[in-house]
Amino acid sequence: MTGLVRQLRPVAGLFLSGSRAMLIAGVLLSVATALCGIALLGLSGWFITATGIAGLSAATALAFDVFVPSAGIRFLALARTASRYGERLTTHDATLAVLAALRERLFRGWAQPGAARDLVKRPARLLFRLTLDIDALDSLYLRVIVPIIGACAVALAAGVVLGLMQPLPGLSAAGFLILAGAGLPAAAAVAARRPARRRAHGLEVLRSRAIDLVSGQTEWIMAGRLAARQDGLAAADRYLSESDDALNRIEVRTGAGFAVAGALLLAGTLVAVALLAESGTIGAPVAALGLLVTLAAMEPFAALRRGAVELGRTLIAAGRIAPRLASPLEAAGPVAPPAGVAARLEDVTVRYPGAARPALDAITLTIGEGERIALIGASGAGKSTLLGLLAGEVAPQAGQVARRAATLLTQRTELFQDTLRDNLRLADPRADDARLIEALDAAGLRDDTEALPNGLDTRLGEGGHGLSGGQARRLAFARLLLRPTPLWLLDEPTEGLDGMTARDVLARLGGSAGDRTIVVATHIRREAEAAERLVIMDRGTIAAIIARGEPGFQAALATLRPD
Ligand SMILES: Nc1ncnc2c1ncn2[C@@H]1O[C@H](COP(=O)(O)OP(=O)(O)OP(=O)(O)O)[C@@H](O)[C@H]1O
Repeated sequence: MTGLVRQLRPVAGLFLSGSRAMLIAGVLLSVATALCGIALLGLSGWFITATGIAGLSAATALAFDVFVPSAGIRFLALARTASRYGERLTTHDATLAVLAALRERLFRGWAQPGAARDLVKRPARLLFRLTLDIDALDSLYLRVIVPIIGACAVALAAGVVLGLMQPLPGLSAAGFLILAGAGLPAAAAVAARRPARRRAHGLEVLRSRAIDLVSGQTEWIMAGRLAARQDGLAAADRYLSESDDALNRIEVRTGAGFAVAGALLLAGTLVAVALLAESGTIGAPVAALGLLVTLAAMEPFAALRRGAVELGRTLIAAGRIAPRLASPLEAAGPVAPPAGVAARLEDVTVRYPGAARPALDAITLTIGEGERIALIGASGAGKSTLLGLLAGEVAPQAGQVARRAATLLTQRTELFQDTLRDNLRLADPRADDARLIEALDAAGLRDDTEALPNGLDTRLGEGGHGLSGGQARRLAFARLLLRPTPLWLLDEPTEGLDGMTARDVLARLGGSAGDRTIVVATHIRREAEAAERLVIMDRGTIAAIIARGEPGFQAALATLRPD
């Protein structure tokens, strides 16, 4: 039980802190709907019976007031429709607002240094966290909390109505309603825990295997393993069907339980009101009212059935999402360095999880504003890690990092199946076409774009399909120009380009940088030639820093790979 509370607390906290007023309004409207429902049925039963009896003689027929009860019935019918409408609107609005806030929280959590790296290793899982798991949480409020409160209110109202006739039947009916009405869903929730867990797991496996099979078809065929993969997919499907089957059985059994409990309650009430009517304590119309109120009182509990069966899945989702919600988010933005400094690292150590030695070991480095720096050193020396640190993508385990806002340009250009315009606008969503063309011009891609029949509206394929490697790199460079950050971090920006294109890109980079600070990590001489200082890295430490004009500068450049 305490585990359950711990699991639900972060998610419940988000529900309560988000739109508390709306959530409470939703619950109140649901209670009003349920109460109007039983009042409507009870009053209608009373009215029909009373009218029938009054019609037996002319005197009573004339004296009987049909207007007040029929106005009451009309009022209750309208009130029930209005409160049901309001309830649907409020509860769904509040839930969707909470889920939207939850998605944002999760995205922010995964944007923390290092957090996304773990999930990117399992992209299918990342997708499930953002879709299925979040969607599963909507049933917590809509199908569990709201119906429970509504059903309890109805049980109390039914108890009061019967209790006014005679306390014992009232107490017994309310007690039975709460015991059977809440007990059956509780039993269903306990029984559904295991199959719900199996279903959630099965769905993940099925989707991952389906994606694997489709994306790796050629490789599976060449390795002669396609049939085995198909068998694996079929096995996952069977596993999922079995758990679906088990959940359906539980839901049907619970439904049958409600039918039996409802019939028992009705039979008991029938006997009680018959005895009361017999003894003259109540009249026939009141007896009809009591009977119909009891009939209606079981219905809200039956609505809990679905939420109870889904509760297992909801709890798994809450448990998976909770750790990301519990971790504190990074303070807004990086720590700013003093004036005239673009970045300052003091005794900074970075160690990747499971690594034997740190990728950066107590590094101290100050980079002045407007400086051009090249990080050089053997593969694995820590250059990319240092750039990641300056970009805020890698978190230090020790030491202080102060830096200005930075943009990191790596060899990998993330391009999406979208128009050229929207691919560029990722860098600045407010940029107009004139500004995009200006950036393309500076990146040396304007002529190529204008030669395309659809210009900026040209759709790129997945991963930038339709552009050459050089064009994709220039597009990444155009994006860099659209981001107004004072610090540019370039990780081997021209690797893989032919000499002429590479020099053109470098010249344009230098020309457009203005007074920005540039830090480039490189093995290639042409990329380090414009640097004012060379930072030579060796196994996670800074072995030397040599400024242009100092002895050893040219010799260090000469160690780099020529074009
Ligand atoms: N995501 C990671 N997880 C674990 N270890 C990592 C990770 N990234 C880098 N490393 C390790 O950290 C050390 C520094 O790597 P880094 O990529 O910073 O070096 P580099 O100098 O940029 O190398 P290269 O020139 O080959 O790009 C290496 O030992 C590397 O194996």
